[in-house]
Amino acid sequence: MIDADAGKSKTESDTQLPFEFEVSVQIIDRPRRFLTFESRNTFTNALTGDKLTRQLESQVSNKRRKIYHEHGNLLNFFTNPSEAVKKTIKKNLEKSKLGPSSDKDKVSKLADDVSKVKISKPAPVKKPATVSKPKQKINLDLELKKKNEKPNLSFVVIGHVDSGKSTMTGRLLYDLNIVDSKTLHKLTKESESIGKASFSLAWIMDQTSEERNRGITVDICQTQFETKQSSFTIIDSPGHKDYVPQMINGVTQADLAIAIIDASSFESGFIADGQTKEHLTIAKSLGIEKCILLINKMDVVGWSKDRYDEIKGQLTEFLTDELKYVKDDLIFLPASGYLGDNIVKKSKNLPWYSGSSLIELLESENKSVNHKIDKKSPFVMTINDVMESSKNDELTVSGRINSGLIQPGESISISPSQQTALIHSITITKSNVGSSLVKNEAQKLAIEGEFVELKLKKLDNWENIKVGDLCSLANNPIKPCNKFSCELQCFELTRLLLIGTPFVMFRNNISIPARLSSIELVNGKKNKKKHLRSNTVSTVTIEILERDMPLLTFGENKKLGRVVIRKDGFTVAAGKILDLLHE
Ligand SMILES: Nc1nc2c(ncn2[C@@H]2O[C@H](COP(=O)(O)OP(=O)(O)OP(=O)(O)O)[C@@H](O)[C@H]2O)c(=O)[nH]1
Repeated sequence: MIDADAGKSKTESDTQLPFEFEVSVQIIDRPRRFLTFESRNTFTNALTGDKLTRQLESQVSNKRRKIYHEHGNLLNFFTNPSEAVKKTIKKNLEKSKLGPSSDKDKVSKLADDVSKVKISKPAPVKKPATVSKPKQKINLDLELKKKNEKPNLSFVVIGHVDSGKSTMTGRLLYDLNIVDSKTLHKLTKESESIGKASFSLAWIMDQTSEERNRGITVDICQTQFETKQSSFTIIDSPGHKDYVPQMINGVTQADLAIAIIDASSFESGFIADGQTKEHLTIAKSLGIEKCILLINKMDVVGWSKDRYDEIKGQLTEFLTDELKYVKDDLIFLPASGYLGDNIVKKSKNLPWYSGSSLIELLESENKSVNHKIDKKSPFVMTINDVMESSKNDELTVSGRINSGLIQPGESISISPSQQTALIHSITITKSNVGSSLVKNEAQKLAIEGEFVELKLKKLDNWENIKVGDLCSLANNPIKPCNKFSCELQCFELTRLLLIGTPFVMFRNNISIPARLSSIELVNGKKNKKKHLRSNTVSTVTIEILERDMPLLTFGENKKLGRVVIRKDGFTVAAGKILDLLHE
């Protein structure tokens, strides 16, 4: 069963690591979540003579991802190393073409080590004996009222490549005086010097040299800003089709989407493989109910009302008929991000448009957010970033609070590693875009919708904490699992979606290999077929392939209970998690 000759199929581009043969790579890393760092280190050391470094670990891990689906059954061998399995491993390793005798010694030592490796199964979820109370007693109603005086609206900017997302965002921040003219002047000079003068506004958001040289956004850029009445988080996402996963991550953190549509080349973004349709489909599938459709580059089409009406008509038909958006939740706005028409200032070039400017629309949406916190809804936060720490039991994590509220002094559980930690402090970072000025404001209370940093203490080991993990109150731990039933909506498919075929599943900011393990109902009827077709709604069971994941059902959380499925670089389906199937 173990393919000892797997190494023969290597291609030249698939560089062989100095110590590597493919069987062993999987043995080391396949059940990574369940091995202590120490065990992984002992094992790598036995194999390579090297200490396990982050670089080595990530090399191994990348390889594993590529070849995992061919050898997934090795997990069973490794997690249950019975005598028979140990013998099989030893036999196959010896058979493998490792060459000279010194390698044979290594093989034999390695096989012995397999039996010694400790496998730490995920700890059973147990309620901690004591749950610590908040450090400070606060008047909750008063604090919530204060928070709601300036509620935070998070919006994501989406759309086809080069439609003008970063330029519009830069213009918005510049016209609100959040970016000063000195910064813009510097960016203009820098962009002129490499012959990309028209990108100076976009560079306010596109800050990496890769983004500036290529003239495209490659990852989300998030920043918080305030006006007199409102507080906003703006997330600029990439439009290029190679970066849809990053765009999905941006959408999962937003309350509202602004889709930027290029009036001068609307059709190229709207046809089959353009990103306008795909982005809007993803936004709706991930629970974005309200959308501003900003028809951009109106200066290029001579501020034409006919062109605007034509685009508005086609988009409305697609959004209401195919994506089932409610017409009143779609707001259309003609604008020029480059010249600033209808962004902050009302346009004189568009006399036929009597509606609001973008900032007016955002302020009015912000008021309607007015987070009505259900004080009893459970605290859940997705980890967006982990700031490494020099102390093993301390760590700062950042993320958006998905539901509920939290105070310093409370203890939390982090899933899937099931560790508990004490919240030492909570801060909100407000950065001044384009400058290095960063304000960290300490919070007595943090609530649903806020982007916060939690300084954690009393952790067992921060090594096991990863982006995408879920935090909850310590007395309400989230049990990880690898199977769930799901209501799945398939989009236009170029090939049938077969039971067993792997795909990539996105949940919030995590992407992970998964597959359909059974199909129960298709369009409401019992089903015996082994595949799904385009435009069907089905009830299916999905199995996650790499590890157990912390999941919540759609009933528990309307955002975290959703998944998007992509295959061969296309978004093929989206679903709602109905039930978790714990084994
Ligand atoms: N004439 C005109 N040009 C614009 C307008 N908005 C953006 N552009 C130009 O369009 C080009 C692309 O703009 P970006 O803001 O980088 O586009 P983007 O959508 O952020 O690009 P990606 O993030 O890579 O998808 C730049 O040359 C901009 O100057 C506009 O309103 N009018």
